[in-house]
Amino acid sequence: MSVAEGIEIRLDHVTKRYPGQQAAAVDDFSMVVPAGEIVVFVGPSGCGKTTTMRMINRLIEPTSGTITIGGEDALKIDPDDLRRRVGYAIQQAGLFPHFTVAQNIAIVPGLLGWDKKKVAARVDEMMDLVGLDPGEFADRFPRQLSGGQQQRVGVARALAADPPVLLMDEPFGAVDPITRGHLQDELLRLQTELRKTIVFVTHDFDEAVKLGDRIAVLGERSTILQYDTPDAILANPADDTVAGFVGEGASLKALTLTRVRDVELGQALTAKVTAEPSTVELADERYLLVLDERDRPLRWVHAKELERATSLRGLGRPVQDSVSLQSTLRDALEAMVTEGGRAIVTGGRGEYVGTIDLTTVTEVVQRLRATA
Ligand SMILES: Nc1ncnc2c1ncn2[C@@H]1O[C@H](COP(=O)(O)OP(=O)(O)OP(=O)(O)O)[C@@H](O)[C@H]1O
Repeated sequence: MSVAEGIEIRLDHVTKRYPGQQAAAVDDFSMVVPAGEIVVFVGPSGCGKTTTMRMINRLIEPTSGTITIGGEDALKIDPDDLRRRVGYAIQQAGLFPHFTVAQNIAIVPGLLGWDKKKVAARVDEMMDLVGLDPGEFADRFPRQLSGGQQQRVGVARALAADPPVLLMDEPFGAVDPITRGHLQDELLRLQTELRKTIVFVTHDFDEAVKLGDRIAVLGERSTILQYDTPDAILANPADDTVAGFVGEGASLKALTLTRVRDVELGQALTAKVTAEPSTVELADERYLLVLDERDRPLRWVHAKELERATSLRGLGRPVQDSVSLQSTLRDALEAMVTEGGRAIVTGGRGEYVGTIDLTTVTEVVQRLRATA
């Protein structure tokens, strides 16, 4: 797959005054978004996040100031070219209801005049990238998808023309917390491959901490209250307003800074679902984790249930939640609560990689507290 890596975005003294409004919606905003990073705009409703972001792809024209994308003046780039360079994903995906999934993803390549074969191949590739099987989903309409699936299509559509820049306006705002966590993990996994420059807008400080290489905490009229790495903001909020955003429980929030891939994982006793129960050596383990043919976790089985069983199929209780290597320890903590014990960690194909337990999380909190 061709990948256009991120390019720098620069906003210089950018102001937006909507017609008929006394106050500017965005007042003298200057910022450099480094190439290949995720910068998250976080701030209260109405502070100007969306207006600021939309000026980058010229859905909104600035009243004054300059914006450059990869060193070129955004106001001078022709609209087709700008579409190719800047992908856009929004809340509730913004899919066209009368277009199929494939047609939605094909919109920008189509506008850019790609030939049919290339578009079709790209649609398949994008669907694979966001974890939707083209055979199953390509011909469905948006209303035949779950909220999380719609968001995935929204991301696939934004990435279809391989833009170096991606703008995401609360793209995961309308889904339940578990799906949201998974979509965030997927975005981080994609980003390790794609290295796009991403500007991401959210209300949710925890989401900002999880996703951002840098966070811009914005106040009224898009004033930058603090622009720094998540660790720096958590450790040293610039003022009371930022501190208010960081909120209570900073040490618990710091769990959002640590990834599952950064801690030592435990191992559960595992067996394939096709194995004979009598061949499973339990040793001191009280639970067995049953995996499917492709090593994906299926069910937890208690030692007692194993004694009388003739097959592993359907035994025990299903695994309800798992985390990936990109997940945060906070996600892992939530999965532990859902699972009532260890959380299972899976790899890129959903395969079992290990487990994480409460002791590990406690140790990380203690270490973070000691260094804060
Ligand atoms: N088309 C418009 N005409 C006039 N005023 C507008 C227009 N769009 C936005 N505004 C005003 O500009 C300000 C900034 O709005 P904007 O949508 O950028 O904020 P936001 O931080 O993205 O808010 P939210 O988090 O609620 O989406 C608000 O006061 C809003 O009322």
